[in-house]
Amino acid sequence: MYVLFEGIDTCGKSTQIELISQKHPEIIVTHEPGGTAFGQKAREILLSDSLASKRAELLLFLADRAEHYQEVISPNQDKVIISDRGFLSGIGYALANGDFDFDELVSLNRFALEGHFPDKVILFLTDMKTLEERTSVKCLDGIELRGLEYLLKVQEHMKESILKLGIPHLFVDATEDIETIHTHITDYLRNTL
Ligand SMILES: Nc1ncnc2c1ncn2[C@@H]1O[C@H](COP(=O)(O)OP(=O)(O)OP(=O)(O)O)[C@@H](O)[C@H]1O
Ligand SMILES: Cc1cn([C@H]2C[C@H](O)[C@@H](COP(=O)(O)O)O2)c(=O)[nH]c1=O
Repeated sequence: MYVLFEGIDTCGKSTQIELISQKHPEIIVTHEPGGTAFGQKAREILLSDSLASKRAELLLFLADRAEHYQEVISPNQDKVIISDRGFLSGIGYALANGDFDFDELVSLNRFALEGHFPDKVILFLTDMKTLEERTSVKCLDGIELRGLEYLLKVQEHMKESILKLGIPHLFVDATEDIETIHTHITDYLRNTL
């Protein structure tokens, strides 16, 4: 069972994954970009926002995804895997970056994932006020420095994309308190965890 936690920067994905993994140490917890040795090198390049070409950026995220699928997801399909980000970030950020076609992005991601999209997606939805509060107290990476309007545009693309794809999903109000969100997620994953 492959479960994806998705949402824009600082929406609270890692906080919730940590709470679940404390209670369920048997779960495989992973992340993109950077869940493999190659991915760690790719992450360094990607988060510095140093590539001039948005196509090159997209392809490097996809290379990370393909390696992550082969090395982490595929060998653990009999277990519960929770990934902090994955293909939905791949589509949402790419659409916000400009001139990419949704269907083409879905095909590229299907290729990277060997046809295996996640079984469930938990998408955190935040707002400008919360985003301002949380980003103002952290050191921002190159992608976060593109600005809060950009991140909210990514969020809209992620929401529209998951609705179009029809993959089972839960929308989480990221502005609620940590314990309330944890309850919503564990209720949704009751038959999975
Ligand atoms: N529900 C919440 N209420 C208040 N603060 C929260 C909540 N969830 C997370 N936070 C705080 O917001 C910050 C960002 O949370 P977290 O690192 O979990 O987000 P993230 O989605 O994993 O971010 P990123 O994608 O940027 O790594 C942290 O300081 C965390 O303690
Ligand atoms: C998988 C993926 C990620 N991104 C962006 C989203 C974030 O800004 C960073 C990852 O940072 P985090 O601390 O691990 O959340 O990368 C993207 O643009 N495209 C993708 O496919």
